[in-house]
Amino acid sequence: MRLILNGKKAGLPEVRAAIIQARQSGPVEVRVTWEGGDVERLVREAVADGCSRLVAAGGDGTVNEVVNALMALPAGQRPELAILPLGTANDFARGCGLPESLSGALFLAQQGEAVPVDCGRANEHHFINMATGGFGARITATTPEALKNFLGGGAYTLNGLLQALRFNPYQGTMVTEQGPLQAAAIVGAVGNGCQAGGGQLLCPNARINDGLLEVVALLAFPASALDQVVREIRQPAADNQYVRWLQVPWAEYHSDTPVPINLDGEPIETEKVRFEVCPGALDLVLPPDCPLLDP
Ligand SMILES: Nc1ncnc2c1ncn2[C@@H]1O[C@H](COP(=O)(O)OP(=O)(O)OP(=O)(O)O)[C@@H](O)[C@H]1O
Repeated sequence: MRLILNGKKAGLPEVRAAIIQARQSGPVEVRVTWEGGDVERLVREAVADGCSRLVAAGGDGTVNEVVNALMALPAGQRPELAILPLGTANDFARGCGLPESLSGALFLAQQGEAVPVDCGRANEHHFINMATGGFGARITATTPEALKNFLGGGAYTLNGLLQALRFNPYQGTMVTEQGPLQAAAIVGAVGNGCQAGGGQLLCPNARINDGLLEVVALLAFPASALDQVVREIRQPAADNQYVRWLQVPWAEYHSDTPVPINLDGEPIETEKVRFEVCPGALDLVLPPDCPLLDP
C-alpha cells in the first residue's frame, strides 16, 4: 500500500503519528507531492512499482487528482484506491461514510475491501464526487451562507431563496436520454457522490455503484413561485417545474456563454459539456455500511 500524500499536510504531527501506527499492521509507503501535477507522476511510478493499493491522502482536490491519474491508465492496470481524508471539506469521503479519525481511515485503507464504483466524466476531465455549475461552482468562495443552506435542500431558508432570485441564470439546453430541456438555470449539479460545497447534500439519491449520475437543476423562477419552489425542493421529482431531479447515465449541457463548472472542487469554464458515467471504473476501499452503495 502506498500513500500519495499532499505535501501541505505532510508536516502535521497527527498524520505522521497515524502512519507510524499503521505501519505496525503492515508496510505503508509514502510519497509526498510538492505541487499540482505531481500526483500523476507518482501514480504512474506506483503502477510501475507494482503497487496494488494507493491511498489518496489529502482533501477532495487530491482525491480528484489521483482519480484523474488512475482514469488515464488502462482499466486493467488501475490499482485499488483508498482515501485518507485530510482536507477541510472532504465531501466525497464524508459522503462515503469513511472514518473521520486518521487512524480509523488508515486502518480501513489497510484492511478494507475494495468494491467497483463508478466515476464521472465531464468532457476530458474526471470527477468522482460531483460537478456543479452556475453559481454553485463558486459556492465555497462567494456564496452567502443563506444560499448554501438553500442548496442544502432540507435546510433551506427563505432568505436563501430570495438571494437566488437575484442571480442571473444561465440560459442553456440540457439534453439527456429523456429529451432536451431548454431553460434558464440558476444552478445545476451532476452527482456521482451526494454532497459538495462543504456538506451540502445536493444529490441525495446518488449512489456510486448504480451506473447513473444524479442531475439536479434549479431553474429560474419568478418571486411569485417561491412557495412552489420550496415544495419542489422537499419533493424531488423529474417532472417538477423549477427543481428538477433526474438519474441518467449521461447529460449534455450547451450554453451561449461560458459557464463556470466545478469538478470535485476544481474549476473549469466551458460552453459545452458532456457528463457521462464510467460504470465500475475504479476499485474503491469503502466501509461495509457505506451509504453511497446500492445493495
Ligand atoms: N506541497 C504542496 N503544497 C501546496 N499545495 C499543494 C502541494 N501539493 C499539491 N498541492 C495542491 O493542493 C491542491 C489540493 O489540495 P486538497 O487536497 O487539500 O484539496 P481541497 O479541494 O482544498 O480539499 P477540501 O475541499 O476537501 O478541503 C491541488 O491543487 C494541488 O495542486
